[in-house]
This record gives sequence, C-alpha cells and structure tokens, in this order.
Amino acid sequence: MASVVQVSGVTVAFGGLRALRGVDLDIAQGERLAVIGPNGAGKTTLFNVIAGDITPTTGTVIIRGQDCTHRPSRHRPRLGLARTYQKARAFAGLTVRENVYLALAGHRGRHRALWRSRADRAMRVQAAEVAERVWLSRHVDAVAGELAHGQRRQLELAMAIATEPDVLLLDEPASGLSRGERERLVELLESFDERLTLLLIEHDMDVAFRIAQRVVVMADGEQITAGTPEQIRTEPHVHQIYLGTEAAA
Ligand SMILES: Nc1ncnc2c1ncn2[C@@H]1O[C@H](COP(=O)(O)OP(=O)(O)OP(=O)(O)O)[C@@H](O)[C@H]1O
Repeated sequence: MASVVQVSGVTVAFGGLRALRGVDLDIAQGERLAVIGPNGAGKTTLFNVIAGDITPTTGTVIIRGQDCTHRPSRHRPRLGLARTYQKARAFAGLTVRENVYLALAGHRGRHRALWRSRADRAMRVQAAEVAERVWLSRHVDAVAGELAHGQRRQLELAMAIATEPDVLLLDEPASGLSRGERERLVELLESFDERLTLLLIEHDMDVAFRIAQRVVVMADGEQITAGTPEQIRTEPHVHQIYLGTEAAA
C-alpha cells in the first residue's frame, strides 16, 4: 500500500529540549493509526509537524509524494490533509449548517458574495449532507453554542471532512467526552469511508485501541514500539513506560 505520509528522521528542538529525536513514521493510504504515550512524549509535536504547524529542526515530511517539510499548514488541505483541534473552532453563534458552509467556502476560497450566488444554494445543501455524515442531520439548524459537547465534536469533524480529505488528523478527539459520547465517536469514526486515512493522538487508550489498526507508542521524543492494538496491549514494556508513568503522574 502506498504511503500518504512519510516522516523521516524528524527532530524538533525547543531551545535545549528535544521534543522529537529522529522519528520515522510511514502512514499507508486508508490506514488507521493511533499515537499514544505518556505526557511529554512528543505526540502533539509530531502531530503539529505533520499538520505543518511546526517546522522540524531536522528531517523530512513527505505528503503524497511532495516534500512538505518547510511548507506551512495552509498548503495541507490542497494535498488532501485535514485536521481537527482540541479546542472548538466552530462559531458558537452560527448554526451547524452555517459552520460547515464556511468550512466549504474557506476550502474553495470563496468567502465573498456567496450568500447571494447560485452556488450558495448548492453549498447549503452540501453543508447539510456533510452534517448528515457526522450524524447531525437533526441538528443542521441548531446553533453550535447550544449543542451538547459530543455533538459539538461531531460538528468539528464535519468541518474537517467538508474538504473531502484523504487524510484526517485527529487531535485527542475523545478528550472531555462522556463515556456515551466516546462510544458514539468511535462508532462514527468507524462509519467513515475505509479509504480515509486516520491519524489520531489520543489519551484514552480504549478509544485509540478501538479505532486504530496500528498503534505507535512514544516516550521521550522517540518511538518506543508499534504494533496492532492486541500486541501493544500485552507488551510489558509498554505497560512499564506508559502506565507506569501515568500511574506516577
Ligand atoms: N512550544 C514549546 N516550547 C517549548 N517546549 C515545548 C513546546 N511544545 C512542547 N514542548 C515540550 O516538548 C515535549 C513534548 O511535548 P508534546 O506536547 O509534544 O508531548 P505530548 O506527548 O503531546 O504530551 P501531552 O500528552 O501532555 O500533550 C515536552 O517536554 C514539552 O514540554
């Protein structure tokens, strides 16, 4: 299977601190990959390097064959990459449809004079279709600020998939969700087209293990091990590093 994302020898230094120390990561088309690890392991830094928000100190990032190491995040959508954020990005005063509409319009670079154009009607329909794909069809005209926490996360997903990405980067999608909402999130992500590549960083091991086909474990800026959720779950080394540190935290 062809790689869609290739991270090679990536190091990130924040002053004297090396947040990443020569990380290599290949993500195949359609793969579902979770990166886990204790606090400070470098997960967010790696995520931000792939998303284009941090330029690595050394190493390369290739996305769909193109060297993106020094390209800023705004180039990523053109290459089929989209991401979600831990902090809500939706406008609280706008409806679900309006928020998705803006994500669609932003992607197409057509902010101005849209509401009056004929394309406007088509895009409003499309926005509702995207909302349906994240199970928000009953809430298309609800104001984002009034949605439950889990529904708001669904809206964030809708805004990310509105651009029809090939690769979706999920930044701790389950954080702050109730058990029921987490369950729904897992089912929703499982319902996405299997050709969509998913990379998530996640604190909730249960969510990570259920969504991912491959789990990469990081600690101290390095990849410690990788394997299927079953392999990682039973690896004593991982328990020591991950759970040991968590328990001490
Ligand atoms: N902008 C920054 N400036 C300085 N140090 C940073 C910066 N961002 C991260 N770090 C440091 O880099 C290391 C890796 O941080 P990172 O946030 O990538 O880890 P993480 O695995 O995502 O942790 P967490 O699970 O707590 O979010 C940490 O020691 C952190 O303090």
